[in-house]
Amino acid sequence: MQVESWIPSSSYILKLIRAAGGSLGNGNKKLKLARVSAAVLSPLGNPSRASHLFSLPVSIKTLTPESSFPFVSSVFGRRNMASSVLSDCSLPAPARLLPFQRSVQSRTSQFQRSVSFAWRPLSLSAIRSTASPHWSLSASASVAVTTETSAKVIDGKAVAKQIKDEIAGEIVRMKDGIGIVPGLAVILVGSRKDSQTYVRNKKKACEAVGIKSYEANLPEDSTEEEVLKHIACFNDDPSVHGILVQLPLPRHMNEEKILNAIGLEKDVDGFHPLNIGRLSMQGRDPLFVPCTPKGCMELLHRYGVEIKGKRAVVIGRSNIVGMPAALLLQKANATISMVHSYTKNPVEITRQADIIISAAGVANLVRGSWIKPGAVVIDVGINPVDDAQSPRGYRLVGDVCYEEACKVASAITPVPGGVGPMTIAMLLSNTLSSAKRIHDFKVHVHSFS
Ligand SMILES: Nc1nc2c(c(=O)[nH]1)N[C@@H](CN(C=O)c1ccc(C(=O)N[C@@H](CCC(=O)O)C(=O)O)cc1)CN2
Repeated sequence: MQVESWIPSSSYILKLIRAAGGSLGNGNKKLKLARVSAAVLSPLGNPSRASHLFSLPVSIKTLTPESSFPFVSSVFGRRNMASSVLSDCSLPAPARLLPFQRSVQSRTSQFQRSVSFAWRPLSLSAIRSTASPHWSLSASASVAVTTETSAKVIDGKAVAKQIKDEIAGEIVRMKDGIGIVPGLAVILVGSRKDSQTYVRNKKKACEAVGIKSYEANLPEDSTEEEVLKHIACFNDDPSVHGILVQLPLPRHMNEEKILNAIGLEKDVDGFHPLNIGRLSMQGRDPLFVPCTPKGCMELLHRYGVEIKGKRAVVIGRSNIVGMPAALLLQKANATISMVHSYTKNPVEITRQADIIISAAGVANLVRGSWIKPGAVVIDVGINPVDDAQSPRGYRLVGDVCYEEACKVASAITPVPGGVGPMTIAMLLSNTLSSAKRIHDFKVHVHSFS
């Protein structure tokens, strides 16, 4: 979701807060924020598919007018303010209402820039709910209330591991067959901690499957020309089959110019406009599909989720995730809606979806009430929230309020351990396909996408 510069109207703020289950008093009146999700269960089958959601104000926490501001900011995902009070819905309500620490906000800012653009193979039957509904009758609303988790967890870490094992086998076959080892070059500009971690993890993953990795680490104040020079070198190097520039780049650089310089045949991130253009056209295929959306699709396929004819909503329209994810879903014959910062009724639109891919970069933006019972939820967000009990002082949560979504969705990716590991697995897959294409080596196993 391109949310940085979006300033919502007050009526819209109220609408979203209500949708999220809260109520906002006027002036000095109390701000009441609380919700409980109660599912009406059908005795006929899967509770998640048969339920309707209600939001009931059950507990009340008093907030001062000042303390209400961070909540509003978090809902609307202003950069640097993504994780704040109430954004961490996996904690009990009182803990969520604690003010967010400044130190974490600065860390959030760093993560947000990269993640706001920025899923064990199973049969369809395995996705079905395994939870048995617990019935209890609410006297006032005559509804059965459950607190049971019913969604199947889509295990991206396990799927990524399986894919990496398959890739490792292919690389051995290729090396034995034609003496070629795939090579991946990664260019990192600057010293962002998160980008350094991702690049280190990519290098480790390459080593684990037998891909040779090349690295160029350039200082923050490098010129565009220096980056372009490194790209040109890697373009000309026959031992390099894939090139990527870790994003985001420092602000003074022209991202478009730099990404366009990567040879089309080595564009393993799939960000070159020609690759994206082909993705958007009927009957054409790109040489490479961007790794995160490709990972989302791979999870849907491996978990047997039917896409054809389904309604899908993509939240966020970044070049790296949202936009290519929508194009991929469309190619798979889903009917797509995109929800973004100018969307007038995001909750209603999202609630119609059979499949939700959220890549907004806003912690816990998507509440249980946004989700149609039985929908499949793919959460791409990686948002840090304060956690004194974690050794890092923070932990990662998705765009989706997991504890609420679990009770409504039929399947959901966790954060961490969902889409994130798939991003790297798909990068390895793209690098292997690139080497195979360049050396005309026959495809042997499933080629992931
Ligand atoms: N050139 C690119 N830049 C960026 C991309 C990209 O695909 N190409 N994507 C992101 C960052 N990214 C890879 O680069 C990435 C992000 C997250 C993960 C991941 O495995 N996350 C874990 C949690 C990690 C943690 O604990 O810190 C998870 O979700 O389980 C992998 C890769 C932006 N830049």
